[in-house]
Amino acid sequence: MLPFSRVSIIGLGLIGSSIARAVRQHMPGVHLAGHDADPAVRETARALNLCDDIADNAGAAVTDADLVILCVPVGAIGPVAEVIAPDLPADAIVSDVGSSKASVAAALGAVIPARQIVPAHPVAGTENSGPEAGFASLFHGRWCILTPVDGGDPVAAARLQAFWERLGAQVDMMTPEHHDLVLAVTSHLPHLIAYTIVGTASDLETVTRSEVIKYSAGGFRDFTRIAASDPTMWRDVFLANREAVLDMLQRFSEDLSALQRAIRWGDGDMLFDLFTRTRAIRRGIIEQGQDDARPDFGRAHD
Ligand SMILES: NC(=O)c1ccc[n+]([C@@H]2O[C@H](COP(=O)([O-])OP(=O)(O)OC[C@H]3O[C@@H](n4cnc5c(N)ncnc54)[C@H](O)[C@@H]3O)[C@@H](O)[C@H]2O)c1
Ligand SMILES: O=C(O)C(=O)C[C@]1(C(=O)O)C=C[C@@H](O)C=C1
Repeated sequence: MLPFSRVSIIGLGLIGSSIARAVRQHMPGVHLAGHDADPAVRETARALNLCDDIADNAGAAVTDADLVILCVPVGAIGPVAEVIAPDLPADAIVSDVGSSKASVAAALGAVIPARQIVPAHPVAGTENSGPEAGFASLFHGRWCILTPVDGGDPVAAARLQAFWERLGAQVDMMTPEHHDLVLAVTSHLPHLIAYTIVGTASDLETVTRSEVIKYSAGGFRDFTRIAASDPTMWRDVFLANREAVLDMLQRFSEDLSALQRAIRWGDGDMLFDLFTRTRAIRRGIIEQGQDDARPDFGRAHD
């Protein structure tokens, strides 16, 4: 049995359009409604036939949904929930895909009864945005973290778990606070570092921009991919997950200072020991078959 029969997706960019494509592929019987605030995105979504109905306003897209997924930047999740609240059917479950969770849960809780809310975060994505960037296999073999709210209905969480599993994801549950701490170090800090290093390289007066582009080999090139990620999305993530990111940044700065000192004092053992430990982490990720985040991996499996 399908976990939901009428799904509404608000925000039809990379993640929303990937969910739509994956639902079409894995649950073809599901009716899909959609809405995006940007008329050009709605036009593209219609041309791509992402949904059965694309509504020009958010309320109209949710009136008969049994699952509504908010796929908009983190800062827009609360405001969109407030707009759709009067049109939500009483038994509809409201979820989201935001990259940070505690502030999202608070924003949703302020406008929708707890019973209906099951926040989620598919830990899968690329540096690209918009409806054309999505692909059906984005969630295959990737984690989707659910952060059920206090007072939430466990049956609602179980149905959402079944939905994400149908899309090919593995599901874990944790508190929003723990999610935000873990993702601060595994996703948010790496993006901050990538934005910084690419910014530093482009600001150098002694090395030209064309030299940076010309000689960017593997390592720097990987940073430029991450630093090409959507500015609106990441502005919102850093503002929403402020405390956890600042905590991780503090630890990172201390570790960086220790490395700086090791280089200054020629402490090769310290450098060698750290690089040996970090190499083991990379090898552990590969052994667990988790090194499939690259966009071409997903597309090749569409
Ligand atoms: N990009 C990733 O790698 C990734 C991965 C996992 C989760 N997420 C999360 O998914 C969400 C969407 O990210 P994305 O990568 O799909 O972004 P995107 O920019 O590709 O799509 C977001 C869409 O939301 C629309 N939108 C913005 N405000 C709106 C509003 N008020 N009402 C209706 N539509 C609105 C935009 O027009 C845009 O089409 C974000 O919360 C992000 O944190 C992103
Ligand atoms: O692979 C990428 O491009 C990503 O940045 C994906 C990534 C991540 O950091 O892993 C980015 C943000 C999300 O919330 C989840 C996934």
